[in-house]
Amino acid sequence: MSEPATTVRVNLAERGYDIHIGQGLLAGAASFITDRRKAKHVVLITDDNVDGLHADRVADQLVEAGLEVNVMTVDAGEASKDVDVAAELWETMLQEGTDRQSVVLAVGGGVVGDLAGWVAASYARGLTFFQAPTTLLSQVDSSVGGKVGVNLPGAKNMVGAFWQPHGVVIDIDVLSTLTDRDYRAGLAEVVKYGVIMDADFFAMLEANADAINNRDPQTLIQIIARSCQLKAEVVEADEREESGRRAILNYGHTFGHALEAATGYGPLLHGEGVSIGMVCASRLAESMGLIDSGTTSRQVALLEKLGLPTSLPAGQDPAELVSLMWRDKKVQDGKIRFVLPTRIGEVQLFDSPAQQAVVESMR
Ligand SMILES: NC(=O)c1ccc[n+]([C@@H]2O[C@H](COP(=O)([O-])OP(=O)(O)OC[C@H]3O[C@@H](n4cnc5c(N)ncnc54)[C@H](O)[C@@H]3O)[C@@H](O)[C@H]2O)c1
Ligand SMILES: O=C(O)C(=O)C[C@@H](O)[C@H](O)[C@H](O)COP(=O)(O)O
Ligand SMILES: [Zn+2]
Repeated sequence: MSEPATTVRVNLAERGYDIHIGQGLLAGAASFITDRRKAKHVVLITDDNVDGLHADRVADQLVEAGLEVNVMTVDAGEASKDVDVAAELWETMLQEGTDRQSVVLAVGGGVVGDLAGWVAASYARGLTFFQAPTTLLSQVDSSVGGKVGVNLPGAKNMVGAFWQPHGVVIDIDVLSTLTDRDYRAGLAEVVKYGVIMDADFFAMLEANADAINNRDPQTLIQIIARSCQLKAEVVEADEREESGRRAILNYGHTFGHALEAATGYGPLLHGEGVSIGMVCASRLAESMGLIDSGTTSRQVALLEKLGLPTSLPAGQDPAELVSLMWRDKKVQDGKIRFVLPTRIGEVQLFDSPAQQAVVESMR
């Protein structure tokens, strides 16, 4: 039997949208789109793993509903979040007669969503965009909030835009085909929400780690819905990361993004970088007297129970990571800004920890 579906609303006035979460929802993707936008032509962007697993049946269904569909497939993996890949998509879209009435639908993980979102934001100065996220990470985080873009070789997500989707349809059934490693990577962002803003949610994750590891459908809907609600709250308060509130979603990312760039985008998954990065940030907070060691240990214990890494890859030089942190988008007035915990359930921004303390937090 299917678990009941649920809806989270992102309240952003004229840019507001619904996130539908449930089982089997991809079977209704066509009406999800046409209920929200009078569309005739859909550019469906996916990757070469998701294409044969899930995107092909979404495309069939859109065609059956009378829509003209062009499926555009990129290579799976972080390397596709690249300006050359975006340029190939723009060119193909032009050849296929894509115009301002066309709609872009991303069917895939965070890589596809970020890339397709930026292609949608920039083609013809902006096309309507829908997300059908297929990894846990993209269901709890990247499909919501409108950060879209691509990487530069030394700087993660450096070229992009804020471009909100018109709607997000989350079908948890697609997670059954996800590798264990990719599934666990998504859990890092789930743990992040607990640390940054919801101590009860963090405790719920601790208490339900076995059900989470077993991908229990009811638990999945619960953690995805809560994650989306928490992200929606932050995005509603600071859509374009101007007041500082949205920067809390970057907990663990100053370290994590530097690690991803240092390892050449790919060997270390984004969620794995975030997991290691949260532990480093927590150690840094400890060294500054903001928290006691128990606050870090709780995070390490939960992350390890969920099968996530908590220390730097062997041979990784912390000093190299510090030099990459200067390219972080949170750098302001010549200072690297860190998101640090003050307890489980609360973080604050700090501007000027001593460089040696930052290096030590990674050892
Ligand atoms: N925009 C945002 O707010 C935001 C938030 C968090 C992360 N991100 C970005 O998201 C990206 C990481 O996303 P990700 O972890 O989804 O990685 P991903 O998109 O690379 O997907 C991981 C792997 O899973 C495969 N896959 C996807 N769905 C599948 C399914 N249902 N079954 C089997 N295989 C499937 C993909 O082909 C890929 O090989 C990073 O680039 C990160 O920077 C963006
Ligand atoms: O949505 C946000 O804001 C986030 O920071 C969510 C992060 O999980 C995500 O990885 C985001 O892409 C990082 O943003 P960036 O601005 O540091 O590139
Ligand atoms: Zn992230």
